[in-house]
Amino acid sequence: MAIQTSHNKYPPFPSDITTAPLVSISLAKLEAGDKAESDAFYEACKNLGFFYLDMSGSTLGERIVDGAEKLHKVQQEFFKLPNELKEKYGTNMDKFYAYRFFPLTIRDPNGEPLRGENYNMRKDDILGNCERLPAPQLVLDNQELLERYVRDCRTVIDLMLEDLDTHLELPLGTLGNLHRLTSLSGDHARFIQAPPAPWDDKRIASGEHTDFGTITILFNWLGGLQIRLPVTDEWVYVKPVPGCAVVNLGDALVKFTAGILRSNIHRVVPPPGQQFGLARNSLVYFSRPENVVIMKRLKGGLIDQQPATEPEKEEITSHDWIMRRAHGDLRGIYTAKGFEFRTPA
Ligand SMILES: O=C(O)CCC(=O)C(=O)O
Ligand SMILES: [Fe+2]
Repeated sequence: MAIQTSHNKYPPFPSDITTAPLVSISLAKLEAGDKAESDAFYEACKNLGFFYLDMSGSTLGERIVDGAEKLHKVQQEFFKLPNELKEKYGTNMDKFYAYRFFPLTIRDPNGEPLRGENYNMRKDDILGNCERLPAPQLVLDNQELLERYVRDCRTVIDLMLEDLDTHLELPLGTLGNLHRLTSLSGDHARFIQAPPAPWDDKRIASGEHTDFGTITILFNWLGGLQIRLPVTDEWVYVKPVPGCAVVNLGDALVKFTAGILRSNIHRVVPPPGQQFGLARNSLVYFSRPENVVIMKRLKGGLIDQQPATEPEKEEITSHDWIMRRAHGDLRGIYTAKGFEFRTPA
């Protein structure tokens, strides 16, 4: 099956801007146990913490791309729903797994402030691991699609975690056992929509972040995602590549491995070139350690060879860590030096 995507419905990503040097890792080769591909994957996890995952030639991967295309249509429908309806599923319902929006200073033709919006759907709601938070009919109508997508993303993530166990010389299942599908966790799928808006330095700077979970699987149709290069600190665009997901590692993996793996800082700016002025959607799947996991350096394998790290001042569970990071109460980014505190922007 050739992968059909909708990227060609949008103006092209410019050819004359600096793009991030992401390597492309083939899911089909990882599935087949290809040693060179697995080594390239591990290098990417250590060096940049961002790479393309090429889904072509893998039944699982092609189903994920197909699911992402279908969910892209669903998210576009979702964001067209009246604001009052979306807000019913907002932060009054749950502070985090909810519809959230950020009003901008610019207004639509009716004088309403434009909003950056996202909608966060817990894995455990989608898989029936807990009592489901209320959700709009549109989302309930797409339950089968969402469930397939979550299960498929998690299969890919589990494969990558197992590969990391091997490279880190940890007993097989070490990372997987902290991320069991049926255990409650902060995993969630996110729809994102950024309205057409001018470049705004302050807003962009306040959105610089590292992901705080384990592994993120991202689909983009327009440019706008940028990563900051580790050596030069230059911000460069990540070009959306049809048939590939952008995969990045989060801070949990940096913490578990005492800094062997990298969680790179990134941000979102308006789409570049001819894509400027269009609303921009992203589809994200965030994986996170199970809620009860204590966020600390793991023991064993190559991790034991890492320099000593300061003992934790307090034991914090994955659940508390996510809530504190999500609400800006644990501001900081992970770098090779560990957690660097940042004053709020
Ligand atoms: O919209 C994007 O391309 C990236 C979104 C992102 O980094 C996030 O939601 O954590
Ligand atoms: Fe992110």
